[in-house]
Amino acid sequence: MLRSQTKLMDLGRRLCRSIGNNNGSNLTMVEVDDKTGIATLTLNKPPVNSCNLELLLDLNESIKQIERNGSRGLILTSSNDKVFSSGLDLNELHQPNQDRLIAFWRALQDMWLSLFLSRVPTAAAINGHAIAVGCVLATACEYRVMLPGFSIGIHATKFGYVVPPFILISYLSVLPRYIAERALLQGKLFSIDEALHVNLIDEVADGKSDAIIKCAKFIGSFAKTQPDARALTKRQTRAQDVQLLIKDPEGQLRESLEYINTPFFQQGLEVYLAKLKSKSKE
Ligand SMILES: CCCCCCC/C=C/C(=O)SCCNC(=O)CCNC(=O)[C@H](O)C(C)(C)COP(=O)(O)OP(=O)(O)OC[C@H]1O[C@@H](n2cnc3c(N)ncnc32)[C@H](O)[C@@H]1OP(=O)(O)O
Repeated sequence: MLRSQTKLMDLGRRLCRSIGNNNGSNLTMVEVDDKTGIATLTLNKPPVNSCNLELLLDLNESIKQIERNGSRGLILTSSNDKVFSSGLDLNELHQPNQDRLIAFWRALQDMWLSLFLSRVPTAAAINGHAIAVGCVLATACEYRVMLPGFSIGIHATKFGYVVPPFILISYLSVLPRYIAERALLQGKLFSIDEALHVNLIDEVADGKSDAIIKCAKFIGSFAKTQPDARALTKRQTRAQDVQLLIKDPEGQLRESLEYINTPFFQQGLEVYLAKLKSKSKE
């Protein structure tokens, strides 16, 4: 066996230090590999990592903590071996309490900015379905490794949702415009082969630990760069993508809330939620 392969296998076996995220919740878990300094951030909200207000706040706090503690990189993954994330928790959008909806949407915008602009190298080990905002979490990262047998994409138009600009941008930041446009208009969920073909993902892995090793290898590719120069260059490269959300977060929030509160949106959501529940009872 090659020395480099042995080294990578050691990486997979290495003991990690759990650093938690200060708020005592287990909705996300952070472990830092003592030898590589890379943090693994695990989504841990059963049953399917749907992003409710608490998960979004927790995730944002964990991203910030990983930056604060000087980790060399961030690998985002899931504790569920079938679902990376099922996207937004639809119960947050259905007949919402308005104060909670405001807090929820703000938390979503803030978390996305933190992940998209994170100063450390980021990679997603996608060990299950990554649906809608689940896909957005993965595309906010710099690199994606996925396991076969799962779907990834944004299928919002299939159930009557118009996606807000930052969700559109997260797709456009990894896909050529014509592919992103077609996929969004079709509400397409990509199989692994399709995702690899259009570069929605970068690599395929044959298990979660293999995915984490591949993500760590990608993060290791920045070892010889100067962290501040890398972070600022990333920020500059992504500056245009975040302009709207940084300049006018409250305007973006208002537009989304207006849309979510329309009878059209609420009726469509009611039908979709009922279908989801009946499917899970089958
Ligand atoms: C400005 C307007 C903005 C509009 C939003 C625009 C963009 C939209 C972004 C989003 O992210 S919306 C969310 C879209 N996500 C989905 O549609 C995913 C739906 N879920 C599934 O397809 C499946 O659950 C799964 C992820 C493939 C997993 O399948 P599995 O068979 O393992 O689990 P289930 O039995 O289906 O689910 C278990 C349990 O969880 C509930 N659930 C699943 N996903 C969600 C969700 N996103 N929100 C809330 N609840 C969810 C499901 O109903 C089951 O509940 P119980 O019946 O067991 O109570």
